[in-house]
Amino acid sequence: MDGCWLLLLGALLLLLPPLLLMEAFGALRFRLKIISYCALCVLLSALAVPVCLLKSGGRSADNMSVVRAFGRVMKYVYGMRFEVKGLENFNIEGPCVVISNHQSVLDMMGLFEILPDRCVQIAKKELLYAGPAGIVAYLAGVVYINRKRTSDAKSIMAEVAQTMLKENLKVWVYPEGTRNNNGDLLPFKKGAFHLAIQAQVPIIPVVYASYHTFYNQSRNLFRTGKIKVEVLPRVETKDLMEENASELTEKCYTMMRETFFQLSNKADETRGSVLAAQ
Ligand SMILES: CCCCCCCCCCCCCCCC(=O)SCCNC(=O)CCNC(=O)[C@H](O)C(C)(C)COP(=O)(O)OP(=O)(O)OC[C@H]1O[C@@H](n2cnc3c(N)ncnc32)[C@H](O)[C@@H]1OP(=O)(O)O
Ligand SMILES: CCCCCCCC/C=C\CCCCCCCC(=O)OC[C@@H](O)COP(=O)(O)O
Repeated sequence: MDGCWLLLLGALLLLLPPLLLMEAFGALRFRLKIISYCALCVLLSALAVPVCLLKSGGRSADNMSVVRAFGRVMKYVYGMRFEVKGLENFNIEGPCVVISNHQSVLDMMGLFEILPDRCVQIAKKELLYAGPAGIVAYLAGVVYINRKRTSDAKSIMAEVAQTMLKENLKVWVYPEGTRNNNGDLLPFKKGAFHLAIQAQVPIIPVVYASYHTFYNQSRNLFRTGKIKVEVLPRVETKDLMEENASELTEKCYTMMRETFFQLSNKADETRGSVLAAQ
């Protein structure tokens, strides 16, 4: 492991000159910081791959705790602090579907901050090709779907419903289906809710406050900051059927959106105008 840390230190030193340049140029600074963030993700992944292989010999949800440990390094490098409420809501026996809002690639830090044991994510298949990051995610049990082929995605998620029960897994889904940094939540896709109904497991909604005070792609803003996170009480799905999926989606969306505005300290008028604009 000493070698790993030396490698990490070396890479961080390499990242230092670009970080200094950022002080001088806004757009360049923003881009370099994002690139360095992705590079750090890839580097940490490359270090985590052999550890995962030694731990489990192949693909296993147990490897996610290794990825989580390596991933937690990122928040120190980028100066992110977290204020988490409701973590006890994760303390449930058995599998569940976790849903959360998805603002940016920075969400990986918030994910690793609170990720429960044996919890795997649903990811777009393109991430499988992100070099070591794709490989380590695969080794840790991430399920890849093709978002453009609904029928394929549905059948993969139907398999996940079986696997999560058999292997006692939690499954983390970003129901917006894509990154969204517009200060509101996108309408939710329904896959996570079908999954929870098919497996008859509860849903645990997680909300991250808006990053607007420290991260905004259109304003080239990316600095250190504090992220408020709330893990909401479980939403039961027992006895719900396929035809209840839309209703369940709406219920979770409304609840999470309300919490998102509260955590992001948005005034009621702002929320009113967003709602009126819809
Ligand atoms: C050390 C450092 C390391 C760092 C490196 C390591 C990283 C280690 C962590 C990795 C972390 C990754 C993080 C990835 C983050 C993303 O990749 S986010 C993007 C990928 N994830 C998603 O897209 C999930 C959310 N999307 C969904 O669930 C979507 O519903 C689906 C399944 C993709 C389908 O898409 P769609 O067709 O566009 O969506 P939708 O309108 O919901 O559905 C159409 C119809 O099908 C129905 N339907 C949908 N799903 C189903 C279903 N399962 N069954 C039956 N019917 C269904 C709907 O009800 C709907 O019918 P109607 O009700 O309208 O009649
Ligand atoms: C073959 C070698 C290729 C090497 C390429 C290296 C580039 C790797 C870049 C970053 C690696 C970090 C990956 C961390 C996981 C990021 C999860 C994420 O935020 O994915 C976005 C996805 O949720 C939604 O995608 P869209 O918003 O729809 O788009």
